[in-house]
Amino acid sequence: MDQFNVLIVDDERDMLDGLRRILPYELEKTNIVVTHSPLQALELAAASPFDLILMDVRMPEMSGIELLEQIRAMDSKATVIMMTAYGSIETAVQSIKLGAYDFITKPFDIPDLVRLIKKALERSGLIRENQSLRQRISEKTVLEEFVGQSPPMQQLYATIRSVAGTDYPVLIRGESGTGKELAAKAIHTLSRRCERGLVSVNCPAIPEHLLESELFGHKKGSFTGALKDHKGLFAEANGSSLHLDEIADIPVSIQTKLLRALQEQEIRPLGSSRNIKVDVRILSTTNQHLENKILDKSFREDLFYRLNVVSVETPPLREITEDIPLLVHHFNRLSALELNCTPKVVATDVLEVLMQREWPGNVRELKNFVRRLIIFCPGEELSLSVLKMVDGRHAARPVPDNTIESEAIEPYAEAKTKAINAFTDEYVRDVLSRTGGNVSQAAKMAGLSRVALQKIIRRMNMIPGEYRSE
Ligand SMILES: Nc1ncnc2c1ncn2[C@@H]1O[C@H](COP(=O)(O)OP(=O)(O)OP(=O)(O)O)[C@@H](O)[C@H]1O
Repeated sequence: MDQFNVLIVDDERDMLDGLRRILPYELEKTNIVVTHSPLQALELAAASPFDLILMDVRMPEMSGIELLEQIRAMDSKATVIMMTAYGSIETAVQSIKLGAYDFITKPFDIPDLVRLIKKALERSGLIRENQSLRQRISEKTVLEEFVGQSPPMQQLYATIRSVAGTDYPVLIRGESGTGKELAAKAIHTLSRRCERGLVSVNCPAIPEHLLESELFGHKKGSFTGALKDHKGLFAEANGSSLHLDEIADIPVSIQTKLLRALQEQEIRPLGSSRNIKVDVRILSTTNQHLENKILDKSFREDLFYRLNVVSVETPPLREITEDIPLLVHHFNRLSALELNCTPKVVATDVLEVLMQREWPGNVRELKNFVRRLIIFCPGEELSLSVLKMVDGRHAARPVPDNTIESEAIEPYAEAKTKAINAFTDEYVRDVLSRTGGNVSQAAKMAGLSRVALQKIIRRMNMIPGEYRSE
């Protein structure tokens, strides 16, 4: 175990000096920091969490109870010992209710204080161990969502792991369908902000006149239609991360406001005269060449540097073709689960063809293609003839015709049902993708009632929530 960091806050300077001198002799591997100012204590605790904070209850700048509340709001697991005056048992009880670990009554004997500190540090040690264990488990499960062992994927995992531990803004770049959103989620989940959910917004999906209020919030009556106060995504993501998807497409007017929010770490809701401090980490994604947008003045250079403190690249599928068999295997299992059937046995020559094809839509296109193959596959084996039936035209190598002749043709009725199912599957997925999984909008677009579309969605075992970003 490394050093423990202990902060002591008391306005009595003699007491602070005494504790600073004595405690290092009594406690091993413990670094003691002292301050007589509760406000400075807050700044210190915000900069890096302490394993234990000892605080006086009565201080002129801010009461210990208030300080305790603010510390616990910042870090709900902070271990705090209150130092109370003799006879103020009510305050002691109140502080325990507010989450203090224990209290000690002044004046105290040093051996009693040392015993209490040791007990409290034991608790902090356990919390620390627990956190690192959880971190290691979540690292495994988070990165498990990614499939691929090729060197570019290994490089991606290493970058994700190392940037996750920092608080820097990250710009995730890569072609469409290469896993940028997956990377943003992984960075957030592996970061210290993971206890609060990742807030995500697809920038171009929100009309320009609404984007400002969506990001920064608004006050009731600030524009026609603002019927009540709206918090905004920055405030919602306070203490967490905000994923700005397709950042290249935000209008320049909003870019300027975004830049200010990042520089000042504060926002001003539309119609408000007050700025609000926010602590938000920005994870942005783009498949566009932002440097070109800077040249044609449609993207602010200063914002680019703010967002791109660290950059992560997701590789296109053509650079990780050796991962295609693994990806096909993964999507085969996923699609089988979705379609309530058993996974198919994928013939080696099918894998070879898939490895040679071009995939402009990258992993997403491969995923959808495998899904179609599974839908059309009549038996247990996914053979070249099935591949040809689904999409022979795009195969990189011509498929020998005798492979089709050697297989029995399916009865008309079954083939027709399958074709209809495949059409319905593709159509509904398309309409859900276009509406970001919004069933009402999708039904409107498809000219169906909401109930009718919902029935189809259920029959096809689809989950509208999965289409949020696809
Ligand atoms: N390496 C991978 N392993 C497993 N699944 C992946 C991988 N890369 C992408 N996917 C899957 O492909 C689909 C597209 O991924 P994602 O939405 O993260 O791409 P994107 O780069 O953000 O695309 P876009 O720029 O079009 O929004 C998702 O279903 C995702 O789970």
